[in-house]
Amino acid sequence: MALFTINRYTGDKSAVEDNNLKRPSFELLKELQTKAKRKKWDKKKPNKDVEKLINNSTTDELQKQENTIAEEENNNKSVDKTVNDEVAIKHENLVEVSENDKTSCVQRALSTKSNNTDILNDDYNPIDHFKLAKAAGFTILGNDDNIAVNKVKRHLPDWLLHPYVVEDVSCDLSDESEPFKGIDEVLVKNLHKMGIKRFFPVQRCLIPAILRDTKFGVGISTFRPNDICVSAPTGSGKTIAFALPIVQSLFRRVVPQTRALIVLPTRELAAQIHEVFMSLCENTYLRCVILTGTKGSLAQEQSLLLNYGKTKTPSPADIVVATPGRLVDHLNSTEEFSLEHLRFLVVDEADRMMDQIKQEWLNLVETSVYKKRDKPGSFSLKNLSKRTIPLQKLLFSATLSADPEKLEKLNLFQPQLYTAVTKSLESNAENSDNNTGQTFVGKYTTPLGLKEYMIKCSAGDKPLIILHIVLPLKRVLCFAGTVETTRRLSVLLQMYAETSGDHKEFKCMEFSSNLPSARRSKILKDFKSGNINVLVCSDSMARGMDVKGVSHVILYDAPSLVKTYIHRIGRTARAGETGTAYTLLKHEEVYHFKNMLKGAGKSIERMKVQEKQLQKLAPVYEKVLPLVAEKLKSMKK
Ligand SMILES: Nc1ncnc2c1ncn2[C@@H]1O[C@H](COP(=O)(O)OP(=O)(O)OP(=O)(O)O)[C@@H](O)[C@H]1O
Repeated sequence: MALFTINRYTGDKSAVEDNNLKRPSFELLKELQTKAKRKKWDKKKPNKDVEKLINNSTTDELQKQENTIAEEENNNKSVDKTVNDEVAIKHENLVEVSENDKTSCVQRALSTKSNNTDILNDDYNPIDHFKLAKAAGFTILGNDDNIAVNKVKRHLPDWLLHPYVVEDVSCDLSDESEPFKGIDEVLVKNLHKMGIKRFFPVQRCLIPAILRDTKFGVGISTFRPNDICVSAPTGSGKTIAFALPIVQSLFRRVVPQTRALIVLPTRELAAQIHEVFMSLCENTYLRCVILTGTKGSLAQEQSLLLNYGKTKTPSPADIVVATPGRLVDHLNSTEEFSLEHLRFLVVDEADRMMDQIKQEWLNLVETSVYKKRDKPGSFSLKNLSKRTIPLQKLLFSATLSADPEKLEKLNLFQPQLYTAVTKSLESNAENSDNNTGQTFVGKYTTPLGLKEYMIKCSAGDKPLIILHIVLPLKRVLCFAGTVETTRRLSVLLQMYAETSGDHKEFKCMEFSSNLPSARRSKILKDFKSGNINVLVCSDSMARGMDVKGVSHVILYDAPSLVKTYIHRIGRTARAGETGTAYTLLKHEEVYHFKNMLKGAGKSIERMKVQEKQLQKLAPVYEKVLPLVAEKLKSMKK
């Protein structure tokens, strides 16, 4: 199947070519004469120095200067004559030789031109050469400015263009049908404990689809299930959509083997997903282990992974949650860690993980999976009848990549795309961007309860605007563009609150790669428990992090990619809640930002902050600035 259209060079336009052949010499003559005239005119044009001279000179002096100019003009005339002669010679050369010997014509024309560069005082111009050669009847490959090049349209694979559409992303819980059909009682109890009474639309659609493929167990089978890709908005419940069917299908296993592997881009995200699995696996025999390097050394993780227990025989973890780096460490150095029974490979935040594929973690996983079991061949009758444990890949993201080249690297088998869109047909159309064929329907759908605003301001006003918005709020995430800005802004907010005296309870912290991971975990815990009001973070918090009750997200620096924007603002308005996102834009950033959102079928309202509201904050702000500088200096030491 062809993925891309290739625009080939389709030859010269013959009609145009014929006309060009009939009138080369006249055109050329006219062109050269025009050039010569322009040169003459340029020389005659009075420049500023001449004007100055005229203004400051006496009549005698002027007379002298007039004489000089007249003399110069005479000289120019002789130059003009030479130019005209040269033009005439060129013309004659072309007319005469075009009938006899085209090659020498071009050569002569070119050499005449190069010989006359002094007279014409002209730089080498490849377009002139191009025209000369073309006029003489030669076909020139490339560089033809007359041929309009068709824009190459990207053609998506059929499965991306025709997804299973999960209509309504409102996290609607009003479905009256039996809420947890097909789910074991123990797991239903666990769901209730987690505060889940009914499924969200994405879960209603995906859980049965994944469970259908495990109807006959998770062992050896002749049936190879389709790989599944899911693109659904932030906070729509994707974690339960893959975690629950995995736990349900492994629930009645007898022999413990590693059958599910979940790979995530960051430690914090892995810890969050591990927590969900732990809650779901309560009161079951299933064991879930996290490999990120935060829970101890490699040796400690190894003993957890292969729990030797009383029998002294290794009992591998059923579910492994890992970051790619640590996973590779274990695949290389933990001898007994084997993935040969792996049934589910979940890649969460799949578009981000695709960028990490170059780290070769996927190759290593597949090598371990197919060490002893047969690798599935191409889609043929012979291969279909082979009995083996099928490996099913499940990809999840709020902005799944539509790049066929990147998707190709994941070696997906007959993939199916599930994508969630809003009920409103209008926004479906806007979001699809199908006109350009660049993406699939619903790729950039955002939660229904999310309000987005942009605030246009100068760079100097940004800190004051943040202070104005943030100080009265209870739980806010503020995203800064760099780690340095994260630190500066968090120190400023905290010091302002302390100095002003009006916000004694206010607590602000930074959350970035500046801090060691244990410290980050503690800060995140405090933020979740409400001890911290504002977390100023870098992009490590942007993806997947789920903190309940975040009412506002502020983007202090404009994001350069629409994906970054979608993930950042998606930290609020989760699980059907409402939320507000503000993006601060410098005047020069507005155009690019609007364009970026337009490309994703979005447009957002502008919000104005009154000048007088900022002025109120200014006196304390000015007082605080030197203190902030001092504090930052001391922190560097
Ligand atoms: N059926 C449900 N009922 C109530 N709450 C739910 C349900 N499903 C999920 N949630 C809650 O919704 C929140 C968001 O879920 P989750 O983190 O899975 O979203 P997500 O789609 O993975 O978002 P992101 O794209 O940002 O990673 C979580 O706090 C989760 O506990």
